Amino acid sequence: MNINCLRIVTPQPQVKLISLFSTRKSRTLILSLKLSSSVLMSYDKGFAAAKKAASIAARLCQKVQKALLQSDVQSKLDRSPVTVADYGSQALVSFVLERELPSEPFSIVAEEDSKDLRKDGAQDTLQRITDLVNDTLSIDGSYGSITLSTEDVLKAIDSGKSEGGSHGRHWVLDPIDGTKGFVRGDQYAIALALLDEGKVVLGVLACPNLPLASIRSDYQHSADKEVGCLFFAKIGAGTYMQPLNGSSPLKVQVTAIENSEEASFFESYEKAHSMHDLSSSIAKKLGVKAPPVRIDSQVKYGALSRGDGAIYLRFPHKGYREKIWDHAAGCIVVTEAGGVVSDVSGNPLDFSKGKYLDLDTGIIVTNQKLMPALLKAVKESLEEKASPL
Ligand SMILES: Nc1ncnc2c1ncn2[C@@H]1O[C@H](COP(=O)(O)OS(=O)(=O)O)[C@@H](OP(=O)(O)O)[C@H]1O
Ligand SMILES: [Mg+2]
Ligand SMILES: [Mg+2]
Ligand SMILES: [Mg+2]
Repeated sequence: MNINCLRIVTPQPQVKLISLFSTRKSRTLILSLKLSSSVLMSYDKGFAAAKKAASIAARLCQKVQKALLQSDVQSKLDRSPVTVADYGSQALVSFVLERELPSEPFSIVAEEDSKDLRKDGAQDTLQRITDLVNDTLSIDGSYGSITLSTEDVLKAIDSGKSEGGSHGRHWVLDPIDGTKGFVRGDQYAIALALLDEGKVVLGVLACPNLPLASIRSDYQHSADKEVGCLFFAKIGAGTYMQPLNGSSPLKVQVTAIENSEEASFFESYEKAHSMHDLSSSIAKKLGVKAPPVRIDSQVKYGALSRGDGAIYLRFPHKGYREKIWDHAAGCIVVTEAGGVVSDVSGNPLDFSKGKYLDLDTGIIVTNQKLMPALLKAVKESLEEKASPL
């Protein structure tokens, strides 16, 4: 075979694709994608900053959720404390990233903006957010006696106005993913990822209400029902989990099961967010015996990355467009733990197109062994749904 060696230098100068190909058959065989160690190291500062930012934001969210559950606000359907936590979390993450990465050019694509907070009548809410942000920073202590003004908080929130895209570095932030879970007192996550030239290169998921001990025997003895997990993953370096307010990270892996009958699957808690009847038909085809596990937010990706479940199925109702901040961090957390995340045609998610993910029908996640059977079951169920007997 006539083999030529070709070095392709991608637009990102540090990434080298080394490819061998047979000219006779015009068949390109990519043998390896060598991420030079300088690339991995160049994300180290951002990785540390992201972990710090998500952990500090989680403290603010925990405080607000505690107050929310102790008050009667939930029964009055006054959602403002949720808004307070969403905004506060976004302001804190933006602030920490700016402070920790002063010399790295980046932008932030985030879910919230300050429009409503600038309206007449929103001054009290803005002041509460500002107080919460300042209290959280003061308890953390890393930034001395800094005090942000209401204007600083508005600006920090609005740092999240980038549209993302395929060039440069963009942080992707969901300050509270799973707002409905947050209000109910259930699961939610602070989700932060970094896109470099359109690819997710690192992700952090702070999951304040996820038990540490669910299946990791290493943590079983540490505390009975201790909750609060921080998942983090960097491209080519695996996925780790540690207590949200602690250290001692553990490497995590998706489940190794190969028999779909032994699989359990995750889906959205809210049936308005994902078609539960479709998931049920897919699970039936796969012979899954366990009932669905319904969890809010990207906590599903975190739990799947450590093998708590084997499959995540997400089928939004017609017309819904997925946003990148609802999947970027979760996606790398699962893929670096050995899992696969794709749309129903088996295509990987493309985070380079701006705020939205352009995808075919839904998102499916599992390990490499189960993916072919899952894709087949999904295809069959979708066909049956399209033309019922
Ligand atoms: N109609 C509809 N269809 C599909 N998805 C929707 C829909 N509406 C909202 N969302 C997004 O779902 C995010 C919450 O994640 P999940 O759907 O996985 O969790 S759950 O529904 O709370 O169980 C949630 O994220 P947050 O807004 O950050 O909470 C939304 O971005
Ligand atoms: Mg979300
Ligand atoms: Mg959100
Ligand atoms: Mg929202």
